[in-house]
Amino acid sequence: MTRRYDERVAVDDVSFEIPEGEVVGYLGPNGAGKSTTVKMLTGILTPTSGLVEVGGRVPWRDRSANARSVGVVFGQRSQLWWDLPLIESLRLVGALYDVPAAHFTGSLRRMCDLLGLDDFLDTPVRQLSLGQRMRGDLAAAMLYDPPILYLDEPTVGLDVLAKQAVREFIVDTNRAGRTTVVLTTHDLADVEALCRRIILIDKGRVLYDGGIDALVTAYAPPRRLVVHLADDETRTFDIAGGASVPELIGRVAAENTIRDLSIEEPDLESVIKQIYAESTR
Ligand SMILES: Nc1ncnc2c1ncn2[C@@H]1O[C@H](COP(=O)(O)OP(=O)(O)OP(=O)(O)O)[C@@H](O)[C@H]1O
Repeated sequence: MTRRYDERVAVDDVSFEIPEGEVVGYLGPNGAGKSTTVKMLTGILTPTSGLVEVGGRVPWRDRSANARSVGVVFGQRSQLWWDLPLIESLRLVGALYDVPAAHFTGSLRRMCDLLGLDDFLDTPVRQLSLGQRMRGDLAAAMLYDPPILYLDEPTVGLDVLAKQAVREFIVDTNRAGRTTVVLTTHDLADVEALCRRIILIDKGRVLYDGGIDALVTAYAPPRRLVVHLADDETRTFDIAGGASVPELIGRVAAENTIRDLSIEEPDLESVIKQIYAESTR
C-alpha cells in the first residue's frame, strides 16, 4: 500500500474587509470553503499564499495574541470538556484567558442571564442537550470579552426556541460590545435576522459581497403566479417585470377553471439557490 496525495484548492483569491462592529453572513454551499476561511482567520490554518490580518495581526504568526481577541464557536464541535460540568469548563476557559476573578464572576452572571445557563451549570457537558451545549459554547467563546466572534453554523440542529436564544445572544453581544461577528450558516433565517451584509462563496471564490436587499433586487428570479386548477392540476407562470398580474390572471382564467391561486415572491432562499445553480453550471 502507498499513500497518494492530491492537492485541493479550498479557498482561492478570496478578499474582503470587515469593519469593526459589523455582523457579516459568510455563506456558501457544502464544501465552498467557509470553515477553511474561519480556520485561517483564527490561525489554525496557514494559507499557501495571500495575507490575512485581524485587528492588525496575522493570525497564524501571532496565534495566541490573536486567540485572545477572538471567540470561536464551531457548531459541529465543542470546545468544552466532555467530562467536566459546564461551570468547570467555563472556569477553565477563564483561567486559560487570564480573566481576573471579579471580571469572571460578572461575565459569568451576564452569560447565565443571557443564555439561561443556570439550570445546567453543574451538568457534565456530555449530558447536555445540543441546544444547552451550544449555549455553553457561546458562553465559553464570549467569557473573556473578545472584540471578534466567529460562529461556524451556531444554530445547526437546534430547535426553534434554541435558535431564537442563540440569535438574541448574537444581537445583544453585537449591540452591547460592538462585537464584530462573522457568521457562517446554512440557515437563511439566521442571516435575515442578523446580517445586513453577506459574502457568498462557492468553490473557494467570492460570488457576491454586499447588502442582502441589493442581492435580492439584483438577482431575484421573476415573481410566479401559481394556479390550482379544478382538475387538481397546478400550473405556474412567470410574471415578467412590468407585466400586469390581473391581465395574466384574466388570460389564465379564460382558458381554465381556477380553484385557487397565489403569487410567489422571490425570497433570499430562491435568490441564493439561483446563484448556486448558476455557479455550478
Ligand atoms: N484538511 C483537509 N484536507 C483536504 N481537503 C480539505 C480539508 N479541509 C477541507 N477540505 C476541502 O476543502 C474544501 C472546502 O472545505 P470547507 O470545510 O472549508 O467547506 P465549507 O464551506 O465549510 O463546507 P460545509 O458547509 O460543508 O461545512 C472542501 O472541498 C473540502 O473537502
